[in-house]
Amino acid sequence: MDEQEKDRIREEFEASRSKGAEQQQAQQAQAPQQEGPAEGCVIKNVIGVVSGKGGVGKSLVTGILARELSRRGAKVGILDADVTGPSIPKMFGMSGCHAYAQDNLLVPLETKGGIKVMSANLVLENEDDPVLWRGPVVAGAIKQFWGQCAWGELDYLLVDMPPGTSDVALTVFQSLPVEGVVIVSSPQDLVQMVVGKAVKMANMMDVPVLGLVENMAYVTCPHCAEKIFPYGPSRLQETADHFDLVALGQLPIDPVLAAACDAGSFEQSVPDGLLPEAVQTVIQVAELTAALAGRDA
Ligand SMILES: Nc1ncnc2c1ncn2[C@@H]1O[C@H](COP(=O)(O)OP(=O)(O)OP(=O)(O)O)[C@@H](O)[C@H]1O
Repeated sequence: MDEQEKDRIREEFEASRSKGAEQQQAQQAQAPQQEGPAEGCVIKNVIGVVSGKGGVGKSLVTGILARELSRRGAKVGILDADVTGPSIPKMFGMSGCHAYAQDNLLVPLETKGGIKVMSANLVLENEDDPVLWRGPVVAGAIKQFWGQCAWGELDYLLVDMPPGTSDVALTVFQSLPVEGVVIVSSPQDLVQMVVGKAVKMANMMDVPVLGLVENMAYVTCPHCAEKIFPYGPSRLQETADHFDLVALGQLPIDPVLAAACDAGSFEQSVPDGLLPEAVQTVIQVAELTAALAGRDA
């Protein structure tokens, strides 16, 4: 190999190395930086509640987890990241209420039981207004609800995720330090394996799946308390096994619960002790995270 040939190879090597470095820099610039909560806020654990598609009871499960954790003495917040279809404020009797800003931070509203809530509905002038925001605006709102919100000190921030596997859902995973997600599914979705979409999304984003909840699994007969399975026998365990997940419990179709969500009296009306396995799993994850970080749970 003559000197000229050596120079050519050296130049090519240098060129490809600097191109690689440029590409790496560009990728780093594109990846959204995960920012912490606002100054002075301490949020110990962030847990997401997701579903493969909308309307399966994600907000209901978020509400149950929040109330159960709060009932056990934890400081709990709910970030309603379901920006285009927010249901949390209505469930907790906050219809028509508005969040205000103080020192450049949004101040979350508190439920009667002390759960802090931030939602698009609390910043819209009229809660019936449709949210006709494009993806980046929705993503910006979620980031603001996380990083520019006066959450104070929280043991748990539960994130009611946007339904399905849209880019907005990905933004939440990229912007917030979500420790794990609970997947909510309806009986029909278990049959159609819609759950798989949520599992894949979590895997792609490297977020652990804490387990699977089946909502609207059965109806309890008001006369004899027999459980009736209108969609056929439950596929919860089978689906959980298929995706190597933990089955975290079932909820019945409960007209009392539906009415309470509509009337805004969810927090007062929901029975105690629902979804015990799911609640216990969230607590265990928090304890594990605290132990790994060398701090109190
Ligand atoms: N187990 C249940 N029994 C009775 N009604 C229920 C039950 N689960 C959910 N619902 C009702 O179904 C509707 C949708 O529930 P919810 O808002 O929790 O679903 P979601 O998955 O969060 O929906 P979206 O994707 O639109 O945000 C609500 O009116 C709620 O009250």
